[in-house]
Amino acid sequence: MIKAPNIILVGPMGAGKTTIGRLISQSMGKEFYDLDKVIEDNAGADIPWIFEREGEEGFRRRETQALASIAESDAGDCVLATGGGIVMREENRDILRENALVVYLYASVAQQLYRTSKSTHRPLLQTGDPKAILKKLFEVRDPLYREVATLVIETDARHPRSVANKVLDAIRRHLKMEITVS
Ligand SMILES: Nc1ncnc2c1ncn2[C@@H]1O[C@H](COP(=O)(O)OP(=O)(O)O)[C@@H](O)[C@H]1O
Ligand SMILES: O=C(O)C1=C[C@@H](OP(=O)(O)O)[C@@H](O)[C@H](O)C1
Ligand SMILES: [Mg+2]
Repeated sequence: MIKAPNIILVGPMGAGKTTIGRLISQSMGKEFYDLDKVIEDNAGADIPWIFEREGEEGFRRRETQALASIAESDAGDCVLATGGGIVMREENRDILRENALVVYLYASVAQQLYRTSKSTHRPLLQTGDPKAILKKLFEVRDPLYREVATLVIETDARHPRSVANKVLDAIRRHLKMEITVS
């Protein structure tokens, strides 16, 4: 059996990182971590509270710490769903590139908007016009997701199970290819 390395999912809010990460971890028999949940557990508080008390900068500090500790401790054995802003710090991008097979879950701004509209736990979307915010973030972040990603998977117009299967197929193909060329 081919042993896949750490799988890390990146992409914008609403791409489905948390949902798809859990599904593929079950299929691969790997441990699943959601970085936002790790940050919340470490802080003993939820993300809106962290943003309110410590600002985005405080949240980003916690995010980098949590990413570094997972990347070091579980190398080779987990699926990690990150938050949409993980690529904003260069040190995070270095960790992603060095420690994992990174999968970019792509979603159009329209899908991001639709999928994030039902919840209120994303502080960045609670002030102003969510569509304009998502569009602006996407312009900055899409090239950064592509910079760290080994695989890019389109998620629009696909049920989560179908996206998960597509990710699993792409990982299998990629790992086989790596073995034949090396
Ligand atoms: N492929 C998909 N099609 C439709 N809805 C989806 C899809 N992927 C995720 N969702 C839904 O979108 C919302 C946000 O998904 P989530 O996994 O939290 O995204 P992320 O972690 O990337 O922000 C959830 O309600 C989830 O059920
Ligand atoms: O895009 C971002 O900067 C953020 C995305 C969120 O995670 P999801 O992408 O899982 O929603 C969460 O980390 C935080 O609210 C900030
Ligand atoms: Mg998430």
